[in-house]
Amino acid sequence: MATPVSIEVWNPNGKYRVISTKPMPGTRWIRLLTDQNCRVEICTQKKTILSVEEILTLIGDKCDGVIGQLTEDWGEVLFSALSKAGGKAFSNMAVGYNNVDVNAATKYGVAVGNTPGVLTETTAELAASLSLAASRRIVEADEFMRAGLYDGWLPHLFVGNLLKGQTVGVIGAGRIGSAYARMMIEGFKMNLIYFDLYQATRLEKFVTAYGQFLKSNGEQPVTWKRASSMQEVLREADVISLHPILDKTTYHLINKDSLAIMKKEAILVNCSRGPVVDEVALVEHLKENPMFRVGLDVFEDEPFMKPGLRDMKNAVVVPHIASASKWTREGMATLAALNVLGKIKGYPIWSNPNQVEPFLDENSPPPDACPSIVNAKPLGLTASKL
Ligand SMILES: NC(=O)c1ccc[n+]([C@@H]2O[C@H](COP(=O)([O-])OP(=O)(O)OC[C@H]3O[C@@H](n4cnc5c(N)ncnc54)[C@H](O)[C@@H]3O)[C@@H](O)[C@H]2O)c1
Ligand SMILES: O=C(O)[C@H](O)CO
Repeated sequence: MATPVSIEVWNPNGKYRVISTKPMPGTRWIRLLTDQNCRVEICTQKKTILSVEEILTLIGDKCDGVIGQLTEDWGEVLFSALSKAGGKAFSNMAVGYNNVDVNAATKYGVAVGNTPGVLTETTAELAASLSLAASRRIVEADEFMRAGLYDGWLPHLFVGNLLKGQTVGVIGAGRIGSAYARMMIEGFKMNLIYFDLYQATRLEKFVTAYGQFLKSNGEQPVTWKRASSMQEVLREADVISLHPILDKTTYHLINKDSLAIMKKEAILVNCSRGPVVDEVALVEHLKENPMFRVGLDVFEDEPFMKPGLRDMKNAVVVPHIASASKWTREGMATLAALNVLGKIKGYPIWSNPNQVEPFLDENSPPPDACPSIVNAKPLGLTASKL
């Protein structure tokens, strides 16, 4: 028997049945759907991660589209059920979609949406926060104060690393990696070394121009270098932030061997996906190298941490909150809803998923387009001319 799942219904007489597997921030996304004749059903089950069985119950016999979360396992079973129920679209409320079997979705003719762009700066800001928290030992110092251990200023108390003039390394210099790099370079005058499969031309131009500006003001210019391997970044950088997608090529990119070539006092930040780092190897490395520090937003087996990590003073850990600003989360909900709505309505695909601002303007109706569909090509969906 199917497990019952609690739901909240908006616009019960709407023609198209759209499900959201979680309540999402803001109300604009609900309004956009109900204004276009959708009946919106929001799962209100008090359980953080829904199982495939629970989502199957939500989909039922008739469902036109689903907005889902990165914690869910969207594979063959769910896409087959969604397609049988007449569904045309699924959107993750996330830019990353490693939880989605896109080939299975394509096989069943289901479009897969994601939410790029709206979370770029927010996520980069958290990576920058973790870089600072780790380099200046902020969490350790906070715990020390709260424990009543502060007896007065001391020359050696919580000495950390100065970022100015050091080298920031970025692995995966896409939207978020590039935004993070700019923050660290402009904010702290760090030099850049990056590794990506593609050249980050705009980022390089930014660093060159900023370097010239500093020089013309009599300051030490910042520099950039595109590394020919990830190892080069690991060897040379003082702070390394990981921003690639998670796929076969990036699984355990950081492992025992790659940790061994990093500087003993380096800082490693991960705001991409947990499995990019071999967390067991990381815990060992943290134990053996007390001056090596990490800032982690994501974990290999969320919501769990590998044994030993929670006891490491040289680790700052937060629960996958990199995109958690109100504006961003409301925007993510909007983009996810518009991906689903756009496909139901047969709208074309927005031509530039890096420029989604027109969809986010509260004061005007969004364009008649799907903001970002990752399997548009194999599904033969056309791009908008807007
Ligand atoms: N922690 C969070 O809450 C949070 C928030 C947003 C995004 N993310 C993660 O960040 C990822 C990146 O997001 P984005 O918007 O910057 O995506 P993006 O596609 O703009 O950037 C990813 C970059 O990784 C590069 N890359 C791919 N494989 C690589 C490899 N083997 N080695 C080096 N570089 C490689 C790509 O060329 C690309 O430039 C998402 O896929 C998601 O998993 C996490
Ligand atoms: O991929 C994403 O978007 C994040 O992990 C959540 O914002």
